[in-house]
Amino acid sequence: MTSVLELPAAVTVRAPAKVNLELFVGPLLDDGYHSLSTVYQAVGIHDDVTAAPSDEWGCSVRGRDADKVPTDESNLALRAARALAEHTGGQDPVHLSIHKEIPVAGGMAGGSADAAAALVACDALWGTDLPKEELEEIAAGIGSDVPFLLHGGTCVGSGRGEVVTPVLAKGTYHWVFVPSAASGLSTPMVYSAFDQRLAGTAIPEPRPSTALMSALRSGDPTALAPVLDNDLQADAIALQPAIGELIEAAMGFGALAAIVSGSGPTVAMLASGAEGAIDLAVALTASGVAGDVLRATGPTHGAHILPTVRAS
Ligand SMILES: C[C@](O)(CO)[C@H](O)COP(=O)(O)OP(=O)(O)OC[C@H]1O[C@@H](n2ccc(N)nc2=O)[C@H](O)[C@@H]1O
Ligand SMILES: Nc1ncnc2c1ncn2[C@@H]1O[C@H](COP(=O)(O)OP(=O)(O)OP(=O)(O)O)[C@@H](O)[C@H]1O
Repeated sequence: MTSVLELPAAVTVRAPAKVNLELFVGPLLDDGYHSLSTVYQAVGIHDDVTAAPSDEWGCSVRGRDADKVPTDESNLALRAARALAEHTGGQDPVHLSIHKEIPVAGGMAGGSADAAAALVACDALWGTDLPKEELEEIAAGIGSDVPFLLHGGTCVGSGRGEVVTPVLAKGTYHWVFVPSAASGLSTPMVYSAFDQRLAGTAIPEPRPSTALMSALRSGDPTALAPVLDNDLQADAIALQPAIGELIEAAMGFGALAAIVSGSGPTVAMLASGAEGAIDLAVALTASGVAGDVLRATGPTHGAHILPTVRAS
């Protein structure tokens, strides 16, 4: 058993953003969610969450888009910490300090990453040491993408996205992300546009494509590019036409593929390699097509504890 004296004073956990390599959307279910078949990849754009004991529950946010993130009880990291405390029979309050790098409301699951990071951080801080399956169960209660952010790597997501199974994927992929083609696109809004577009048609139960699975086994970005797919892309573009223009521009600048990330508005561009990604990022900014461009590789790790830096 862990003695109280051995528990850390604060724990910092790093969690990645995600891109959906494939997002197939099934019928709308009675609970208001759609059945999904998606392939997630964790990419190297990160948020860090530090959990420290405090007199009261709370959180603070700094870094990219910090002003767009709520610090009240609706913050997903705080909700996750509260859910873990409740699940384990009550815990002392924590303050969560969130450092954001993942664009907010971009379709890259930044809030979900913070929730995953808070679960891992509080589990270590409180010494609750839950089995992975139990943490994943709590994660699924916070949001459909959260279990994947605990896991990382490349995984199939089924159910409503919360049931994650690792996929055999070789190699490292070089991505360029443009988060700000448009704003004001919420996840429910895009799903509801999908429902309206397909109203009256029979939507089949989605399943992973074998073409994507074999492309991932090859580790070759030129094999992956033509099989990237997102059922929500048409709806995101219909709501924000600038996204479509950005995809066209990216292809013109030599991207192997450009797709909407999740429910958007971020556009994920696959490059041939590290140099290709730099060239693409430079072309996008130099041409004035995009001001805000992020580069990252994937796959990368899920939420993990960072070593404590001690003052000497
Ligand atoms: C677009 C994706 O990011 C792709 O991975 C996810 O499907 C969204 O995941 P998320 O943001 O974690 O979503 P949640 O917080 O669980 O749900 C937010 C809203 O998205 C819609 N939603 C989400 C997941 C799903 N399988 N079907 C849905 O229709 C619902 O309107 C829901 O109220
Ligand atoms: N810790 C958090 N970080 C970011 N947003 C948060 C957080 N907690 C709550 N939110 C709210 O959630 C909304 C969605 O934020 P998020 O960055 O997760 O969007 P997203 O990347 O589009 O999500 P997804 O890809 O999972 O659909 C924000 O507009 C914000 O109001």
